[in-house]
Amino acid sequence: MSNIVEITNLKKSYKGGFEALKGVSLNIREGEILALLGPNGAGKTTLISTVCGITTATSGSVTVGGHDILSDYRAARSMIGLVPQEINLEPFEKVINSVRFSRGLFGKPSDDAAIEHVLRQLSLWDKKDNQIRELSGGMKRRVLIAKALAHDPRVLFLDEPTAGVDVELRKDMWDVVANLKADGVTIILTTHYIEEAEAIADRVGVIAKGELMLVEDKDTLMARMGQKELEVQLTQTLSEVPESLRSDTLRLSDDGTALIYTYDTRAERTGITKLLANVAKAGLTLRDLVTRQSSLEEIFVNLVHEGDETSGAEDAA
Ligand SMILES: Nc1ncnc2c1ncn2[C@@H]1O[C@H](COP(=O)(O)OP(=O)(O)OP(=O)(O)O)[C@@H](O)[C@H]1O
Repeated sequence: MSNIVEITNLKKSYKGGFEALKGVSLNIREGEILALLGPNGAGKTTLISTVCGITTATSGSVTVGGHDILSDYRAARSMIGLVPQEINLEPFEKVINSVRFSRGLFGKPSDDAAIEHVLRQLSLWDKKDNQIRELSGGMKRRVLIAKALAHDPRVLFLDEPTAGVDVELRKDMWDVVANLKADGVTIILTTHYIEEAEAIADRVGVIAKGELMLVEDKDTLMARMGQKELEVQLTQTLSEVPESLRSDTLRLSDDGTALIYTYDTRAERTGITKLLANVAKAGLTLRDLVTRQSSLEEIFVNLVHEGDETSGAEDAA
């Protein structure tokens, strides 16, 4: 799959010196749905704004469809649709006129068939002659998407499309995103919700404190998130894992005083009971047991429970 957006070592410092992006590199593949997950203030909006040319980077480069966003701004920008976080619509405007206007902003010739396609795609065709103030909150969000799609962009950025919306509307939005993907649009959305990334993304990127911590296929990521480590601390010091205990999922700690067992928390059987029985059979005695989530899970836990003092990546067994 080819890359439609290439972001290389992007840095952004705001006035006063605050570094909101600390060298982000990311390739976005044509046709994928990429979820950028991160807590408030992580730099998600700054990243999107920079790619869309609303904010200027301090250094680094971005190309969209091979066009540099600085030296070839118009070509790059015309390939992008941006759906902002806030609903900023003109209440007395008719839906169809609002969408037509957005197309005109990009210098595209008026094209009723294209506007109809977009409105139908977002189930807004019936509402085309309504004033925006007459629409529900969910429909207003869809008008924002229609406006962002009015000039036939190939890449759509959705900045927190479901922030503050109820569960039903959130699912509705996920369906909209899936339909757009089926139509060939590449979609990048930001979110605070792991469930949202899990529900719709092909790949997930995690942003925290201006850094891209990881980007991975969703399925791989979700499989890894279920991994946990059990540290079986021993009263003895070993030089190697005893023969009777050897397996792919068991290793010796660096100092030889613990056996570290990796298991899947979602598996029907974790194998812990058997492991502990075998440890005893091998003549080893336990000092303590500690479980640890995978480093990825730590990142997620920190993200989700940011500011929540009861959270922790480690828990004693
Ligand atoms: N115009 C600005 N001037 C100075 N600092 C800014 C500006 N815009 C954003 N920041 C700071 O940059 C950091 C990243 O902000 P950004 O809006 O990109 O985060 P975010 O991940 O989108 O957060 P949220 O999920 O709350 O939207 C924050 O600390 C924010 O205060």
